Order: sequence, then structure tokens, then C-alpha cells
Amino acid sequence: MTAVAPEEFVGELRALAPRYWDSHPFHLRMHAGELCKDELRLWAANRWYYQRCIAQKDAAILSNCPLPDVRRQWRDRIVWHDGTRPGEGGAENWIRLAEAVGLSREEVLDERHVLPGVRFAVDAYVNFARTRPWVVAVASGLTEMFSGALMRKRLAALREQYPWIAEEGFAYFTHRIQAVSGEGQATVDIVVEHSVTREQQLEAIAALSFKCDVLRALLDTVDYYAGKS
Ligand SMILES: O=C(O)c1cc(C(=O)O)c2c(n1)C(=O)C(=O)c1cc(C(=O)O)[nH]c1-2
Repeated sequence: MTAVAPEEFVGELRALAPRYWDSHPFHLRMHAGELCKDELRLWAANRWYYQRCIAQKDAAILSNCPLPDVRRQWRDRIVWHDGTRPGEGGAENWIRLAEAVGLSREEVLDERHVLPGVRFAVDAYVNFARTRPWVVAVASGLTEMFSGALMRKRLAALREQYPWIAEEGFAYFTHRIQAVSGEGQATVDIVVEHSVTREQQLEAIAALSFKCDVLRALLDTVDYYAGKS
């Protein structure tokens, strides 16, 4: 099988957009202002588990990647999430969002609200990055092609529909929206450059599809338990 041209390959990756979680019923209810405080709290506490595992996922990619040029770029992601000192970084900003919706730092960090299905889905993502070739693991992060638009929509909806959430709580999104525009393109460039054969291209497409399943599984679980506690 011969590899398709880069534009066609990127088109195939983008064609997975309908599988992305932006159209998940839980997100639609969030954007419509239909979630109660407890449901937003459940979401924030469970998304925390995703946020805290992303740096480990990225470290797994780093450890499997033999190319200094790629590693140099990729390590910035770990710094972005962890910050350079305690009290900074994306993960910390997620905790501030959780606090703004009414959770204590302690109950976020001890993961008492993290649901089994969420843990399984996120752990599968980290294990994927640990065990698959580094470029395939990088491709699984290509949901970033779709996340900028979703985060902009979410930020506007949260400000408008849930005015009781203090503005400090939104630092995660305001920072992430900026980061993702650059990172999203950089990820596409790495995947295109290093997926040379058709088999590698197909593996990258399958990886993105897997990641869409991870995100959907996470939100299916939250949606199932929302309003039940
Ligand atoms: O809020 C969102 O909808 C959303 C989605 C995604 C994504 O599509 O994977 C990420 C993020 N946020 C995010 O904040 C983030 O740091 C992030 C890292 C990754 C990744 O796979 O490496 N995805 C995402």
C-alpha cells in the first residue's frame, strides 16, 4: 500500500471530527445551561483525573521517542501542565476551576469522586502511550485539532449560563485555548512527517479514533452518574 499525500492524510484525520466529544449529550446540556451545581462538580472532579494523567502520558511519549528535536518540543507540554513550581501550571488551574464550582482542593486531590469508568478510560490512554510506538501515541493527542473550538464554546457558555462561577475559575481555559492553537498544528506536523508508510498513516488514524473513544467513555460515565448522587 502506498502512503497518501499529506493533505489527504490530514483530511482523513479531520474526517474523524464527528466522533469527537464536542457533540456528546453531556456537553450539549452543559452549553445549554442545563447542568445543576452537583453535575458540574462531578464533571470537574472527574476531568481532574484526565488532567492529572496528561503529563504522565506525555512523559511516556518522551521516554519512547529517540529524536531530540521531537523531545525538545514535547517536554514543553509537561512543563505546561505541571508548571515550573508548585502552585502554577495547567493542572493547578484545573483545581482552581474545581474550587470555583464548589469543590474543595482536598476532595479533588484525593479523587473520592472519580468514577471507575473514568479511571479505566484515562488509564487506557496512558497505557496506550506507554506501549505503542511514540508517533502513534502522538497521533492519539490529535483531538487537539478539535478542542480549541470546543473550549471557546464552553468558556462562553460557562460565563453566560453559570454566572455564579467566579472568573478566576476560567484561567485553565483562557490559557489552554492559547496553547492549543500552536500545539495542535505542531502535533499534526509531527504525525505527518513521521507517518511515512500507509500502514503508519492508518495506525495514526486508528489512534485518533481510539482517543475519541477514551473521551466519549469518560463523558458517558459522568453522564450516567450525573444527578444520581
Ligand atoms: O476541554 C476539552 O475539551 C479538552 C479536550 C482535550 C482533548 O481533546 O483531548 C484536551 C484538553 N481539553 C486539555 O485541556 C488538554 O490539556 C489536553 C491534552 C490532551 C492530550 O491528549 O494530550 N488533550 C487535551
